[in-house]
Amino acid sequence: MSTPSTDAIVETAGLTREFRVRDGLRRRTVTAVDDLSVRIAPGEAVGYIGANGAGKSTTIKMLCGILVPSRGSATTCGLRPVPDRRRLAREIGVVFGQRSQLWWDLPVRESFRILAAIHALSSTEERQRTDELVERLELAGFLATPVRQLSLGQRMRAEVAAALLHSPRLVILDEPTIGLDVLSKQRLREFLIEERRTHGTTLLLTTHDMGDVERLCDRVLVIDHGRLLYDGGLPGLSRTVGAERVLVVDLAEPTDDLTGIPESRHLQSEGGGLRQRLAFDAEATTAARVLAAVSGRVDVLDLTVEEPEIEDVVRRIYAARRRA
Ligand SMILES: Nc1ncnc2c1ncn2[C@@H]1O[C@H](COP(=O)(O)OP(=O)(O)OP(=O)(O)O)[C@@H](O)[C@H]1O
Repeated sequence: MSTPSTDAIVETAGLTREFRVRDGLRRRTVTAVDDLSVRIAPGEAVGYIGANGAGKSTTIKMLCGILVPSRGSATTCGLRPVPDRRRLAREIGVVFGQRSQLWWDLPVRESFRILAAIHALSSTEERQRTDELVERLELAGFLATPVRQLSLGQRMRAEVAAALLHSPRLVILDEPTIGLDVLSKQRLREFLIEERRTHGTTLLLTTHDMGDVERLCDRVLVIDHGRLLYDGGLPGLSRTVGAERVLVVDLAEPTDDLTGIPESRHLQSEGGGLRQRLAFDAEATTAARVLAAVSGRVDVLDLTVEEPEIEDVVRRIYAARRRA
């Protein structure tokens, strides 16, 4: 077995996890993670994407020491996740979008105090880090509010602060922006970019939101049925799957189909032409340029840009492989 290099933040070799599941009267084996070998260096920001049930959460649980691998090995921050789990807890911060690690009935500030005590921060460290996070995540307005009374966007910011209070080297985020409105998503993404820039933090995030991947990550791992399907940069992924995105415009008046807009393709019109969808190649142009061309012809009231679905990305990687 190869010895893991000491400076990797995450290193796995042939990492595999199987589950025995009941299938009617029989039992069968599901391979949730299948022979995964990856290495993540300090300071990288890696998006871990795949369809539902692809094996993302199982991988993360093994990296955190919550689940024991069936075969293969993993090291996280140079530690063995299961036997070194306590030491590992000081090195990593984990945010599960769907689950809370805050105390539901306590004010946010109290949760931070308890976590600072768990991580044995000195009072100076606790004060400095709490102040930094309160300012950068804009938490001041609800520090005294019990967690159960927070909006989803407020709670997620508090969750992120809680997970990062001890300044972990590795932050693992499982669907951090799920259910958030556009503004909350943007704030959270800006914070993570800044945290990485100022502290050299390594980010590993699972998401169904291609916007998270595009804005936060410089490397993408795509997993399907437990197997690694793609490992590389986002431009490479876009070239493989096509970088088509969709601009949706709501217009002031019913309008004929918006054909002939440069670098774009009319996809669909609704409501007699009040809402129109235009596909464009994100490698060749930008949503702003397509919008400018549309606005030159008609009055635009509102717009959205649709990101590609992860399921679609995975399907297109398969199709590209078959063609190759
Ligand atoms: N405790 C378990 N017992 C049995 N099967 C499991 C268990 N945990 C996961 N699995 C199975 O392993 C596979 C991978 O699941 P996993 O939760 O890792 O996927 P995921 O990529 O995180 O999916 P999602 O995006 O839906 O969270 C699925 O087929 C799932 O049903």
